[in-house]
Amino acid sequence: MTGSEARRPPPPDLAQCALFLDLDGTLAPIAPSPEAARVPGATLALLGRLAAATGGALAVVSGRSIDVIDRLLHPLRLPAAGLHGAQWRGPGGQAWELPVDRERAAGLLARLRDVVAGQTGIYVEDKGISFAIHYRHAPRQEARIRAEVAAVAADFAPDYALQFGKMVAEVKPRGVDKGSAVERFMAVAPFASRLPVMAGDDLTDEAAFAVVARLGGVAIKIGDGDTSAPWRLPDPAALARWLDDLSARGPAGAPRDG
Ligand SMILES: O=P(O)(O)OC[C@H]1O[C@H](O[C@H]2O[C@H](CO)[C@@H](O)[C@H](O)[C@H]2O)[C@H](O)[C@@H](O)[C@@H]1O
Repeated sequence: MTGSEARRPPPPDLAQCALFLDLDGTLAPIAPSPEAARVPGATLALLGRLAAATGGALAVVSGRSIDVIDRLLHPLRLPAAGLHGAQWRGPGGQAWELPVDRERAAGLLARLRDVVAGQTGIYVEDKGISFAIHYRHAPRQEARIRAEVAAVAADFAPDYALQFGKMVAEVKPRGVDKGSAVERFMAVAPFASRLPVMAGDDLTDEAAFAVVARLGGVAIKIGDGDTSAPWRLPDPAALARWLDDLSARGPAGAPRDG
């Protein structure tokens, strides 16, 4: 499905669904740098209402680390999956992180720092066990950067994998993705047995869309770009309006009063 199609998703009953929300480009508008990203205050308040309306079945599923997710969502502390599924925090606060050889991760980081050395507008975001090379400020370098990062990722296979995204090429631990993170949530209360609803804007979200589709749920692409998701909203503001409308409805998706 391409970016020309815009299909507003049907309204699920919040009392019956599990919400999975990506962060950058979905809850927070895309910003010039990772540090500049912000979740609007109204969206934070909305997330609090949605968490209550779903009985706690709301999780953020992001490429950011869980520490950064918590910082961006402060004062909320929601169930979360970080680093594209390499970190997970459940509804009771139970934490899991993919075991990674830290020495090898340090070697990978050094190689990626070599790739960007001396280049204007291209830098490495060090997320501890996953590393993102951002080129938003050097877009004409995209093909070269992607090729060089892919070559480094190949040298670190099979324990690392390449993940492209919006003006970013990332090398992340292999064996996990946002799909496995959603599956992990769907195995525990209060997520289990609910209808999964996932919204996301980027390539990393496609793995979660596939799991949600397999479970008969609702996958929503935010913005342009090819996707397997059958539903689409144009931007984070439209998603916030759609979610706000859901939170204002009664059980079983009844329209709001007035
Ligand atoms: O899964 P997400 O929550 O969408 O995280 C994906 C990546 O998001 C961040 O990078 C992206 O957003 C930045 C801020 O808007 C933007 O400057 C950058 O160009 C985007 O690629 C984050 O920095 C990455 O670590 C995440 O993997």
